[in-house]
Amino acid sequence: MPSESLSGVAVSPGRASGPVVRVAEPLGEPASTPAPADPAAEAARIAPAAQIVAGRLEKLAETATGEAATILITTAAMAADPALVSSAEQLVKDQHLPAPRAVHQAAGKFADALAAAGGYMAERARDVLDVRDRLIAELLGIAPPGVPDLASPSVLVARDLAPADTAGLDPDKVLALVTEEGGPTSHTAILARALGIPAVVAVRGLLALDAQALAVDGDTGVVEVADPDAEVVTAVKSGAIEWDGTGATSDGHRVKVLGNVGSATDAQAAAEAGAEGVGLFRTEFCYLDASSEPSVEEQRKAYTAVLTPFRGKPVIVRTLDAGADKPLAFLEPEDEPNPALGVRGLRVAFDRPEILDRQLEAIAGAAQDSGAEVSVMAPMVATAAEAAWFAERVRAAGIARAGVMIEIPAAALTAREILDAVDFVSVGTNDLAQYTFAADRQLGAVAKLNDPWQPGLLRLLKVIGQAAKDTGKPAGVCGEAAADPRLALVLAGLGLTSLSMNAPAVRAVGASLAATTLAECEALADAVLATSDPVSARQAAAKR
Ligand SMILES: C=C(OP(=O)(O)O)C(=O)O
Ligand SMILES: [Mg+2]
Repeated sequence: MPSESLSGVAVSPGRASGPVVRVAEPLGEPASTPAPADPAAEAARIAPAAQIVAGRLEKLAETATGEAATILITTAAMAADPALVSSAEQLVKDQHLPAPRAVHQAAGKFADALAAAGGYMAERARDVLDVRDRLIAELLGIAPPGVPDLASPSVLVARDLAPADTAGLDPDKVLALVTEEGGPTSHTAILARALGIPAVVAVRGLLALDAQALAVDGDTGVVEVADPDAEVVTAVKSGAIEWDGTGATSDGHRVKVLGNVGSATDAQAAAEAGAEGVGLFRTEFCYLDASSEPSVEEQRKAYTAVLTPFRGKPVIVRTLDAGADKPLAFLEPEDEPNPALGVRGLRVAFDRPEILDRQLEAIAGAAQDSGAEVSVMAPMVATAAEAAWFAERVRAAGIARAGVMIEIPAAALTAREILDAVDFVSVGTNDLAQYTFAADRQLGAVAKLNDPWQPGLLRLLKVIGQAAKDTGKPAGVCGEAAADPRLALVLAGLGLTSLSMNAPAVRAVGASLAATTLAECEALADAVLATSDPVSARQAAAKR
C-alpha cells in the first residue's frame, strides 16, 4: 500500500482517515479579454449555467434542514434570477465581455445595491457574491471556491481556511482537516480544536500530493497517504481524566481553570468540561458572517445565550477583535499593507467609539439577563493610556470590572503601569508570540517560531507575572499556551493567576495543576527560563 507521508504541526488531537475532499482556491477576478468571437453565442451560455447552479443548490436544500435549507432555497432563486442573467447577457452583447467577466460585473452591481439598501437586504449581498462565484466557476468549468458540501465523512484538504469557513464545518462530516499553510495559533487551528476535529497545519507539500485518501494524526502531525478502499476511521478520543473541578496546585495555590468560547455551543461544552468560568469570550466569532453591525438588542441576545451556562460564575467578555485574519464586514479598515500591524482590535474603537459603546451596552444587558459575573476586556492594547481610555468607557457603561489583553510586547514590558489602570490583564500568547517573533501566525513557513515554549516569549510572561504579584491584581493567560498541561505549570510558576482554554483541554490542565505543588511549578519555570530554545525548554520541563 502507498506509504508516502508528510508532516506538519499538530493542532487538534485525534486520529482519522478517509477519502480526501479538496477545498478549491478562491477565484481571482475573471479577465475582461479576449473579447468573444461570437458575443451572442457567449451570452447564450449564461442562462443554462445559471440553471445548473440553481438546480444544484435546490438539490442541496432537499438534504438540509431548518435555516440552512431556507438559505439554500433563497440562494438557488438568486442564481436563477432573470434580472441577473439578462444584465450579464447584456454586458456580453454591448461591451463584448467574456461571460465570466460579465457575470462578475453584473452580480457586483446587484451586491452593491443590496449593501446600500442596508438591514436585511444588506445581509443578502454576501449570498449574491456566493452565487456569482458558483456561476463563474460553472462557466469556467472548474470547482466552485470554498468548502464543498460534503456528501459523506471526508478529510478536508486546503491551502488554508478562513475562520468563517472553519466555524461552519460539520464535525460529523469532517473527519480531519489538513492545511498547507496556517500556524498553531491561527484561528483556523483554534476553531478546529473547539469543534473537536483532528487537524494538522503547515504541511509543506500537501497540495502537490496526489492522494485519494489520507490518514491524519492530530497528535503527532503526521499525514499519510491511505488506501482509498479502506474503512473510514474516526477520531480516537482519550479516556476520562480525574479532576475535582477546582483549579489549584496540590498545595492549594489557586489558578482558575477557565474556558475560551465563541458561541453558545462552545459555552455549553466548556461548562460540561468543568470550566470554572470563561476567561475569553471572543465576541467577534458571533459575527464573522454579518454584513452590517448587529443592533444592541441582537447583540444582547447573542451574548446572553453564551453567558447563560455560567450564571453566578466569572466571565470575561472581550470586545470585538476585528482585523487581519478575522475581518468583520462592518468594521472593515482602509486597505492596509500589513493588516496585522494596522487598525485592528481596540484601535478600531478609537475612530468609531460609538460601536464600542453600543457593544458595551449590549454586554451590560446580557450580564443582567444571564446572571453571569461579567468583566470586559479589550484586545490589542499597546499602552497604559489606551488601557485607561478603555476602562473609563467600560465603567461609564455600568460594568464594574475592566481589563485588557496583553498581546503586544510593549504592553508586556509595561504590564505594571497597565495593571495600575485596569482591574486585570489577560495574556494573549498567540498574538504576543506573533509580534515578539515577527512571525505571522497564519503562515506555515514560520510556524516553528510561534511556539509557546519559546523562552523569548516566556521571559515576557515572567515580567507580566511579576507585575501581577507586585500589584496584587490578576493576570491570566487565554492564548493557546494555557491549553498545554505541562506549560500550564510553568505559567503558574511564573505568577500567572488563571488559565483559559478550549473545552477539550480543561480537565487535563486542571489535573496537571492538581498534581504539582507551587514550589515545583516555580522550579519548572526557573529551569525553562534558563534555556534558549523551545526544544531545550520542553526537555527542561520534562526532566523535573
Ligand atoms: C487569545 C488571543 O486572542 P486571539 O487568538 O483571538 O487573537 C491571543 O492572541 O492569544
Ligand atoms: Mg489575539
